[in-house]
Amino acid sequence: MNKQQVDIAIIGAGTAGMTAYFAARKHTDRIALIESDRYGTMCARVGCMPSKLLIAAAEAAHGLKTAPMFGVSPGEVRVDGRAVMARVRQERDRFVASVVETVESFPQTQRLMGPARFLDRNRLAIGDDLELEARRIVIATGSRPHIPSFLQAAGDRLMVNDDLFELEDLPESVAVFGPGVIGLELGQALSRLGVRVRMFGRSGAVGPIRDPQISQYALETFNREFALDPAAEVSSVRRTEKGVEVCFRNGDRGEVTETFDYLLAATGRRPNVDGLALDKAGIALDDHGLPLFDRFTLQCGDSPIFIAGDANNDLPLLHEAADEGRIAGDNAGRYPDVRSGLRRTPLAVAFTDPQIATVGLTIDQVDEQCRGCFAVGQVSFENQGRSRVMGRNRGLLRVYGEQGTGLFLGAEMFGPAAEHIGHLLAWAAQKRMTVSDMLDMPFYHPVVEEGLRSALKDLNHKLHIGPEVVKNCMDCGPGA
Ligand SMILES: Cc1cc2nc3c(=O)[nH]c(=O)nc-3n(C[C@H](O)[C@H](O)[C@H](O)COP(=O)(O)OP(=O)(O)OC[C@H]3O[C@@H](n4cnc5c(N)ncnc54)[C@H](O)[C@@H]3O)c2cc1C
Ligand SMILES: NC(=O)c1ccc[n+]([C@@H]2O[C@H](COP(=O)([O-])OP(=O)(O)OC[C@H]3O[C@@H](n4cnc5c(N)ncnc54)[C@H](O)[C@@H]3O)[C@@H](O)[C@H]2O)c1
Repeated sequence: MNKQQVDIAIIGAGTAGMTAYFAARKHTDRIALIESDRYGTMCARVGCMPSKLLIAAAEAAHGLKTAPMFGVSPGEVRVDGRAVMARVRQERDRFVASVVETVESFPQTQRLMGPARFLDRNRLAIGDDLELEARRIVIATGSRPHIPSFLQAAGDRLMVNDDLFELEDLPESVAVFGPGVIGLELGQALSRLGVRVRMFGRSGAVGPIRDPQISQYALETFNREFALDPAAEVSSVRRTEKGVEVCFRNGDRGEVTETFDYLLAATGRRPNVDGLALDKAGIALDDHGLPLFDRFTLQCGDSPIFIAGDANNDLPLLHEAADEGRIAGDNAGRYPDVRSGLRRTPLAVAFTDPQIATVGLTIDQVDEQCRGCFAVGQVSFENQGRSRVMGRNRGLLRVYGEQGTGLFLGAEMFGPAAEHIGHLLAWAAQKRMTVSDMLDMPFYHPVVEEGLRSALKDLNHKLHIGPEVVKNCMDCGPGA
C-alpha cells in the first residue's frame, strides 16, 4: 500500500464535502478530498434539481389542463414523455457540469478517488492501494435510498429516484411506495404528466407534515388527483409478465390487485456510514451504528472526526448539508479549538402543489417547550383574494405562538406560494420576532401574504394581544 499524509481528509465530494473543503482550505493546503463515485453531487445528479425539472414539466401540463377555468382553452393537451425526460436530463446535465467544473478546479494533488474506510482514528484506506494518514477527518458521505425487502419482489421494475430520471419515456403507470417528500413530489409530477399513480404509505404520515389538521387537508387534496393511502395494507408485491402486481386492501372494495409498469420506492434514506468501518475510528455510535455528534460543532465526541450532511441523518436538506460542511471543515481546521457554528431556523419546502412548508418548531415541539401555553392562528386559502384570482385557492396555514411573550415559534403551511411564505416565517422566527412585530411589517395588496397576515392576526388575538379578527376586514380588500 502506498502511504500519504495530510492535515485534513474529507470523505465525500458532495455538497457537504465541497463546503467542508473550502472551509478547511482556509487553514491548510494539506487536504485530501476523497470521492468513491462520480463528481457532481447527489442534489444535481439525482436529487433536488432533476426532481424540480420533472415538476416544472408537470406544472406546465397542469396549467394547460386548468386553463379552461379562466375561459382559455388550449386545445388538445399532449404530453410527449420522451421530450419531457430529454429536457429533464439535458438541464440536469448542465447543473451537474457546473458542479463538476468546480470540483475539478481544485488542485489534482488534493483530490483522491476511491472508497474510504477507517483503519484507526487517524488513518484511512482508500481502496486497496493507498493508506492515508490524516490529523483530522470530515465524514460527508451522504445517503442512499432505503428499500424494504418485500419491494425487491418487483425485480427489474423496481425503481428509486436515481432510476426514474434515466427513463427514456414516461411509463403508463407507477406504484409509489412512501408518501414522504420524494414520493409526493415525484408521484404528483408523474400523475400530472398523465401517468396512472397510486401511492402507498405505512405510518399514516403525509410528507413532512406534523400538524394533524394540515395533514388531513393535504390528504384530501392529493386524493383528488391520485389515490394515496398513507396507512396502506399491502399483502404482496410481485413481478409478473405485465409489470408489477400489488395486492392491497382498498376500503369497501376489500382486497384489490392492481398492476403497474413500475414500482417507485421512496421509502426513506439511510446515511452512507456502514461501509466506513466506524468501529475502527474509536468514536461512540448510537443503536443504529451512526456516530454521536454535536450538531453545533459537528464533532464526534472529543475526537478529531467531524460528520456533515446527509451522513449524520440530522436534517437531510441541501442548505443544511452546505452549512454543516462549512462548520465541520472549519472545525477540522481549527481542532482542538472547535467552535459552534450558526444553525439556522429549521425550514423545509416540499415542491408539491399546493406546496408544503415547515418552519421552526413543530406543533408537538411547541407543546413540549411551552408546556401547553401556546396558541395556534389559522387561515384557509380557499377564500383568500390573490389565491382565488390565480385559481390556486386550496390550502391551510397554521402559525404557532407562545402565550405571555407573544413570540412566534413555528408554522406549517400547505398552500400557494409556500416556498416564499416559508422563508418570511423562518426569517421572523430566527430574528425571534413576536407576532405583533410581524404584523408591523408591510403587506401589499393583493398578495398571498395577506393570508399570512390573517393567520397572524388570528394568532395574536388568541394570544390575548391583538383584537378579535374582523370578518372581511377592509385592510385586505375583497376576499382576504
Ligand atoms: C429526489 C431528491 C430530491 C431532493 N430535493 C431536495 C430539495 O428540493 N431541497 C433540499 O434542500 N434537499 C433536497 N434533497 C436532499 C438533498 O439533495 C441532500 O440533503 C443533499 O444533497 C445531501 O448532500 P451531501 O453532501 O450530504 O451528500 P451527497 O451529495 O450525496 O455527497 C456524498 C458523497 O460522498 C460519496 N461517498 C459515499 N461514501 C464514500 C466513501 N466511503 N468514500 C468516498 N466517498 C464516498 C458519494 O459518492 C457522494 O458523492 C433531495 C434529495 C433527493 C433524493
Ligand atoms: N423538497 C425537498 O426539500 C426535498 C425533496 C426530496 C427529498 N428531500 C429530503 O430527502 C429526505 C428523504 O426523503 P424520502 O421521501 O425518501 O424520506 P421520508 O422519510 O420523508 O419519507 C419516507 C416515507 O416512506 C414511508 N415508508 C417507509 N416504509 C414504507 C413501506 N414499507 N411502505 C410504504 N411506505 C413506507 C414513511 O412512512 C415515509 O412517509 C427527506 O427527509 C428530505 O429531507 C427533500
